[in-house]
Amino acid sequence: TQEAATTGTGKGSSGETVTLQTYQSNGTYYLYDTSKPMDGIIRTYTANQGSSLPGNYVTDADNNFQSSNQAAAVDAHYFAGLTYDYYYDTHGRNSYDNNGSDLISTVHYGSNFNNAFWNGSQMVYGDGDGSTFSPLSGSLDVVAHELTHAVTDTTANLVYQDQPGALNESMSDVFAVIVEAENGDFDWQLGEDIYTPGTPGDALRSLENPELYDQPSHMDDYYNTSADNGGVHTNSGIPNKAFYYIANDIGLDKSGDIYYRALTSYLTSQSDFEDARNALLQSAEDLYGANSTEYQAVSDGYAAVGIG
Ligand SMILES: CCC(=O)Oc1c(C)cccc1C(=O)O
Ligand SMILES: [Ca+2]
Ligand SMILES: [Zn+2]
Repeated sequence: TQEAATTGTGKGSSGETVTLQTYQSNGTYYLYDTSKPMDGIIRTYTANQGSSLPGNYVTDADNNFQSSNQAAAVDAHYFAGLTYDYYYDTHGRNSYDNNGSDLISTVHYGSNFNNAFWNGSQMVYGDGDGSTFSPLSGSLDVVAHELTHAVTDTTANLVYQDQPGALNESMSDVFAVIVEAENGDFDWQLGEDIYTPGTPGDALRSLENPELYDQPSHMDDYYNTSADNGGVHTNSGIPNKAFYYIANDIGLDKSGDIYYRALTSYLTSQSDFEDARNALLQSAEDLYGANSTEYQAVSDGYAAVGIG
């Protein structure tokens, strides 16, 4: 058979045309990217509104993935590549497990499915119901959020419950903001490109102002609940706001280095918010010294949300 890595184009849900790393076999083109270093292959599938994973490869006859039903796959494939690049270029991490495992994404999962998730082996994106969400792979911060769940699961492995769970959620939001900023699209919001397509300007969450979307930003307002694994998507507002203070103080790059070191070297499965403060302080000390402004920024940011 005749086959080779190829470079194609595609149109994402925002209508912009992007360059895609594809693969050609017997005259058919696949969303199958073999261009990454150390063979981290990125491959993108469609569930065709079903729920069996990974589903079928997304293919095209002329290597231009421009039809509307391919847009969600174009986004998932392209944004997964950008997120791979961030972790490899910035932190030397080869794929989510630092072992070059393939990045597998499936789009068109379920019917009107208002959710996106990492299922322990791959990323999965619903199409949304068109009112609460448009196809969920359509936002780089969502893709980076999901892939960071995989990074967390293969490092700190923070239990998805109560404070460790809120920390798990916050780490995904933190690196989602950083990956978007690295790609020239900085904002403090999550999911703004795919949340409520009929309402411009709103988002799923805000790190600058968690209260905008009913999240606390201080320990005094910690939300005790049994819902949502102990409110992991609510209480993440507290460490999210701490990150907002820290990044405003010392910038996203230094914050990203401190957070990456804490996530991969110090945090463990049961770490709570206090442990996060200590892990981030230790990381800041390792990287910049105990008397550094970076160390002080971490201390100030956590104090401002009532921790430490
Ligand atoms: C920013 C991405 C995000 O939060 O995705 C989720 C959605 C849309 C619903 C339920 C869970 C998640 C998640 O990944 O935590
Ligand atoms: Ca955003
Ligand atoms: Zn999440």
